[in-house]
Amino acid sequence: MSATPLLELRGIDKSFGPVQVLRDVAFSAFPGQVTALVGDNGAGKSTLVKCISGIYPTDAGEFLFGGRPVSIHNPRDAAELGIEVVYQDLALCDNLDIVQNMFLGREKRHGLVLDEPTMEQMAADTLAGLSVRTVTSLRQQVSSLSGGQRQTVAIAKAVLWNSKVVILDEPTAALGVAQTAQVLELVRRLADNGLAVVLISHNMNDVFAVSDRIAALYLGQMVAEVKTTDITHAQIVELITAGRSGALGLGSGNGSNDTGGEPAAAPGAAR
Ligand SMILES: Nc1ncnc2c1ncn2[C@@H]1O[C@H](COP(=O)(O)OP(=O)(O)OP(=O)(O)O)[C@@H](O)[C@H]1O
Repeated sequence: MSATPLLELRGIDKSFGPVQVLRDVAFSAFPGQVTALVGDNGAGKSTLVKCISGIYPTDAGEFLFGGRPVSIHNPRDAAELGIEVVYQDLALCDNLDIVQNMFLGREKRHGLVLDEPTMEQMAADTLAGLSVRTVTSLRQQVSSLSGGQRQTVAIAKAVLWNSKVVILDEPTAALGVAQTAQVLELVRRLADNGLAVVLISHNMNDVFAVSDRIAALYLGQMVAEVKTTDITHAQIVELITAGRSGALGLGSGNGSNDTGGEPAAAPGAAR
């Protein structure tokens, strides 16, 4: 595991008019790791992700990618860095098949003609690279897929383009038990393939099942970035609902006790 974050945010502020939604937010995502981004409704998770993906401009703060300062002014900047977001609505077209969806807007062509064999091969290779066995026919219409299969296609679409950071917004929210397990396995494989994965989730079972690190937002402030093994379910719930965890010595303005790939500092030690 690397100790250098692939993506690092420092001092991010974001307001909508008079309402400050993000306040001096620090956040890191490491290659080969799943970082869970947790927080109550309205804590600022979606806003933070929209800042990372270039949809919202930030008011203050800096982005580093691979340790180097970068600018993210629009979604194209984020895509060029290899940052992809899989939103909850998945943005798939029901009337198109899997290959068509994976290449939508970025089709491969021979002159004016679509290069179907190449696209089909790339789609197959991507799914094979993720050890996906739940999707059998690449030419199946997306309307006929289960919720888990749809999520799989959306994730495969996101990793098709040499992405380095994949942000997943509640990927299991609409799924049953078996499909949730399959999607979580896929999330884990993304990280095992070297990607920096960010998982937004309200489901603590999912968070503890699959994440290496947990970043907790409370009312627009990052109240903890910790290794998953260094925190309990109850402590995370405390951070999400109260913005602090007495037992950990973490809380508003207290920052993080996370050291990324290095062994974690003693509980309570601020970085
Ligand atoms: N475009 C906007 N204009 C004004 N306020 C906004 C806008 N987008 C978000 N907010 C406010 O910012 C705060 C954070 O919202 P955000 O959607 O980022 O939270 P969240 O953690 O993703 O919540 P949820 O888990 O419910 O999706 C909320 O108070 C919300 O009302």
